[in-house]
Amino acid sequence: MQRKRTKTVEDPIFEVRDTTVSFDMDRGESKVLNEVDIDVERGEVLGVVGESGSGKSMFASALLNAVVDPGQLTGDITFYPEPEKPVDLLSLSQSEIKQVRWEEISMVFQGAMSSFNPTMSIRDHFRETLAVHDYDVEEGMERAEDLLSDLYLESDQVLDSYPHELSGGMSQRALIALSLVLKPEVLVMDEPTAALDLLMQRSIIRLIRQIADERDLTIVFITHDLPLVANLADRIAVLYAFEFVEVGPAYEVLTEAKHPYTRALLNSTPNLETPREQMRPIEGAAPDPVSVPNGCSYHPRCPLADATCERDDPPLESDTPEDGHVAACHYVDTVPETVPLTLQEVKVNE
Ligand SMILES: Nc1ncnc2c1ncn2[C@@H]1O[C@H](COP(=O)(O)OP(=O)(O)OP(=O)(O)O)[C@@H](O)[C@H]1O
Repeated sequence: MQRKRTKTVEDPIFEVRDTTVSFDMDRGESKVLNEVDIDVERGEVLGVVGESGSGKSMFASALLNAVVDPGQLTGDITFYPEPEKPVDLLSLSQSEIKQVRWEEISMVFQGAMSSFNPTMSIRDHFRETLAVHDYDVEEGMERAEDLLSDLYLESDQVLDSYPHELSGGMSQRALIALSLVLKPEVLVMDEPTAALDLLMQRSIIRLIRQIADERDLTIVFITHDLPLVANLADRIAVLYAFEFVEVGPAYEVLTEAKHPYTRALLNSTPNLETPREQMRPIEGAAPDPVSVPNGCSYHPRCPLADATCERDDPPLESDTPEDGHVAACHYVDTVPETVPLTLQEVKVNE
């Protein structure tokens, strides 16, 4: 399939509106996802990037209506398994949501080992998943073998193994195959390669891209590793302090970032091939969810901040919305001069 490279979202598979995740803490209300709005285009790979603790995992859980107790998920999340067939994700019953998860929206989290049952072979994991969802097991196992081969695994050998017999890279690929065996529309991946070495991460990223292209999948790929998504994502959404501060086509975000935070993130890596370990941290600390600064939440770390930024929270918008590149900053026009990009080279697929 030819991948969609639309700049704006024309055929959304998710419409996320005014969506908040909050926890009642002794210290006060903690909003760990704060009234976010975003659309996900059918068939795209959306990279969601942000520092540790910025709310990335909360966003992933929200898309699956799987926020853990006592977290409160509010707002509207509409899922379109097919165009013009909206499903209101937050009003589904427990049994309805269980069916949507895995069958329509599947997920892969960091650390495959904790997702597998150590006493069951990989084959039994596939068989059980197919049987629980009333799929034809024999037909499904053929698909499992294809998926494993597509991920460059010896399917028979892997299926006969127990989780502890596989290396980190093999088990993470086996988990990706398992997450796709029910032919979901969407795959939500939360730091799926974080525990692996750089070479294995890059090779898995290439495989994910290939599988997304071949199988017409929508992928929401969540990471704190901006260089990692550069070659994977069609669009990039940047989270800062539990809100999206910039969203746009990947190439534009990487080469003409509009938000000072995105530019600081880009400047923290000499080039997009740099291992994360060599990245320089951005000065200042990410906000605590109980005491997010007033106005623009980035203002305490921002070289452009003035009284307006301390007072008013800028909307996520653009003067040219047809470009599909929006940022939440009062001073988008002056950002390029004030925070020049130091990246030497951007090698991404335009
Ligand atoms: N059960 C909980 N109760 C209260 N706060 C929580 C709970 N789980 C997470 N948080 C807080 O929610 C905020 C966002 O967490 P989240 O896991 O989404 O961040 P993240 O961007 O995925 O970070 P990381 O990359 O470190 O996983 C953090 O401040 C975290 O401390």
